[in-house]
Amino acid sequence: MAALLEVRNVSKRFGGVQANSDISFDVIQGEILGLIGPNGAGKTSLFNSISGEVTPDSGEIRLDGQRISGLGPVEATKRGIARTFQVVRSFDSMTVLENVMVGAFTRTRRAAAAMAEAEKVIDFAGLTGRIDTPAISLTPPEKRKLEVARALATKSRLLLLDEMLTGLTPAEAQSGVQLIRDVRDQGVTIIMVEHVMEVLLPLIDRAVVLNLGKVLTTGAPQEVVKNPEMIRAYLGDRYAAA
Ligand SMILES: Nc1ncnc2c1ncn2[C@@H]1O[C@H](COP(=O)(O)OP(=O)(O)OP(=O)(O)O)[C@@H](O)[C@H]1O
Repeated sequence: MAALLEVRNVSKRFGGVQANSDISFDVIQGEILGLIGPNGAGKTSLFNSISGEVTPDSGEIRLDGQRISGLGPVEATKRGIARTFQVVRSFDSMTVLENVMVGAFTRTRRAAAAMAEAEKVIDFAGLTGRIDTPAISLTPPEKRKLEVARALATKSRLLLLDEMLTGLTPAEAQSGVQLIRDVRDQGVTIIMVEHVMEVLLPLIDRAVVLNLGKVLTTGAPQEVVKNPEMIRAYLGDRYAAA
């Protein structure tokens, strides 16, 4: 199967911290890939390199065979990469519609076309009833959906979800899971960072596990969780031996 995204030997250092060290993996077109690892493992740093906010010190990231690393976030968006953030970033005083139109304006200059696209993805994300509500008045799960809608309005092919389900109730998380599945069914490839394993593992096709900035293991979710190094990284030596 074709790799949509190729991460090749990516390293990034911030001062004395080696956030990413020689990271390589592929993301297959149409899959949901889980990027997992304990706090500080380097997951968000890697997202930042893929979405263009950060330029790796070395290595390369390719989308459809074309180098995208180092081209910046505007170019990454143009090429079809979108993301959500661990701490939701919305324009609080703007309505849901206006927020999503910001995403749509990356593809068109025409307000009518941006509005039509925004209305479509708002409906898809299940926020139609909140279309004229200022973002600040949304509930936490609605804010997460707004971020997804705004990302989709950029007509992304690859969506990076950073802890989209963290902090939600089990029912809210299930509704988020359904939205992620629906997005994938639209043909969008997804990489997601998530700490809530019981929600993440049934959802993803494959996992890449990071620890201390390096790839610890890659594979099917039910296999990586049995990996002793993964257990050690999360829970410590005592559990790995058990
Ligand atoms: N812009 C930055 N400046 C300085 N240090 C940074 C920067 N970004 C990341 N780091 C450092 O790089 C390391 C990896 O951080 P990163 O946020 O990528 O980990 P993470 O796996 O996403 O963690 P978490 O699960 O807690 O979000 C950490 O030590 C962090 O402090």
